[in-house]
Amino acid sequence: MKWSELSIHTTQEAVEPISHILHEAGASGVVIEDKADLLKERENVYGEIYQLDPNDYPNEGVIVKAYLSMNSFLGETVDGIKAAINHLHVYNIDLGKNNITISEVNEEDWATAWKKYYHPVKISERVTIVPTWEMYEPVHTDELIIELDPGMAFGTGTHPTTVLCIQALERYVQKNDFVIDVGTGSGVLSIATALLGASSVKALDLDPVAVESARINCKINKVQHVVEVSQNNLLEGLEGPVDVIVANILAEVIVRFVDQAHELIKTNGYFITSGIIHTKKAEVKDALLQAGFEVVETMVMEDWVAFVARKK
Ligand SMILES: C[S@@+](CC[C@H](N)C(=O)[O-])C[C@H]1O[C@@H](n2cnc3c(N)ncnc32)[C@H](O)[C@@H]1O
Repeated sequence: MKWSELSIHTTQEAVEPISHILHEAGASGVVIEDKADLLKERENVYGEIYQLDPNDYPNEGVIVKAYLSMNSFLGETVDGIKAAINHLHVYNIDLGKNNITISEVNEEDWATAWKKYYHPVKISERVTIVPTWEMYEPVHTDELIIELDPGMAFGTGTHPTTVLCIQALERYVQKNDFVIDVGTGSGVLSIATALLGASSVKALDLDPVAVESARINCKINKVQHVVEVSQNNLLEGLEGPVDVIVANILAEVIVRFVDQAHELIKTNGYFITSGIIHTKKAEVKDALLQAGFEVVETMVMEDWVAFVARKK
């Protein structure tokens, strides 16, 4: 089968919103080629050095690649993606070169293309993420290993927005908590939550590809009895009381359901929000405060911000 590869040369800060646009447009598999990430990843891996091929990454900026099936709507889809990316200017997001190229590829070439960028990585005090196709021996006795094959869903676990969530979950999830993960993607945050001792986790995503991927990853990590994965729009139809809600979604989306999150969370329970580009920090913080939360922690990594908010 033939696919169209859309390649966008952009900046680190635009990766998340562009990936979101590509997913919304129905793109399968988003590959991010970023020299800085690759080098950092090598530093984080316990004692293992992987070869870097200079052809694997751009010298400056970031390349986001996505794959679209070749059908008669391709032209309109690409035009829609270009328009949505250009519209990001209104949010003051620097798009860098914003070079967009399209080429034709065979299915087998892209289905595994992203795997070469993905290796075991320690992302918090206790959690190490290991791709399912890599061998890894735990270094510490209390190390929690998440085996992951994100497939075409977002969530290799190494994106700053995900790392911030896992670091927060490690500090705030208590044994036997009931937790909701909004926008679960590959299921990585739900799996971390279950391994940290939660007794019940609801993993929700609007995208059926993510739902399927999260179910598979929960089974791989043997947490399918704790994590229930379902297709759901944000918190629609969900009932509380909940100890912790975690959501790694764009700021624009978080502000839409902050009030409902407040309703569902127990007094003294936590709302962990991530996926917030730094220019949107104040907007999300205001929404949290207005809903009745107090912000107990503000976490920053690169251009990304995460909040830990407590219900008073
Ligand atoms: C940035 S990814 C986060 C994935 C994963 N939780 C992580 O931290 O790596 C955001 C996810 O939210 C999902 N999403 C977007 N809008 C949604 C909505 N209205 N309801 C549920 N999920 C949504 C997307 O499909 C995507 O999988």
